[in-house]
Amino acid sequence: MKFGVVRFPGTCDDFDARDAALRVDGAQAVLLWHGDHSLQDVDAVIVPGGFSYGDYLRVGAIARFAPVMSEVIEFARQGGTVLGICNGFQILCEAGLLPGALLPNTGRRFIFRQVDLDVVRADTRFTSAVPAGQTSLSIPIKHTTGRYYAPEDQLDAMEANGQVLLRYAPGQNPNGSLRDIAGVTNEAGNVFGLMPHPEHAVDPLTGSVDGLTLFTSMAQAVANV
Ligand SMILES: NC(=O)CC[C@H](N)C(=O)O
Repeated sequence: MKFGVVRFPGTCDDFDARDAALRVDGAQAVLLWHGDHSLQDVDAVIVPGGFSYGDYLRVGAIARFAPVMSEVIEFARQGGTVLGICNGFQILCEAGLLPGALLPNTGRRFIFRQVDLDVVRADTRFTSAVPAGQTSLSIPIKHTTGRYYAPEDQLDAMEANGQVLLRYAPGQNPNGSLRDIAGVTNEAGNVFGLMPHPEHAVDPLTGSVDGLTLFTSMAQAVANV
């Protein structure tokens, strides 16, 4: 299993994402630069968090046009597994790989805290390693622009199609996301974006290793193809 972690100017969670991926048994992980025209034959792509291009214009709007994103878009179109974390989620929405958009938090402030996430589906390539019986994950958030939005009819269609994988636990929605949505997939289910940071919840020293289940799930999915 070889993960590729994309880096843009302003990305700051690239090393944590790579180190999280490397905790998966037998996994390799390489860093991919924004100007690259190759994904180096990776099995899965991670678009990590940060402030790509300084969050100027609109979060993720500039990164979406980086050369490497043409490769990521093509990889996703062919069914490749792509995970977008926080700024990565914003970029994948801007790139049209995921439905909806991330708007400024209702509180208009940068927020950082540990949140509980309800696992809506544990039968996907991003959540299959969540242990049976575990219904929630403890993972941190840290963002200014995390309010998930999509038109109501689109949200209905996404829910009917099983695209909502994670929700903020009742009473814990930190940013005003519609329907408490914390993470969604595309229609085909091979691209997943979430605002919380699973790569910051992989070491017992930080209080939770729940984030590791996402990387493990991705590796299992690739192994089972
Ligand atoms: N942690 C991050 O990836 C931050 C995402 C984004 N730049 C925001 O503040 O909304």
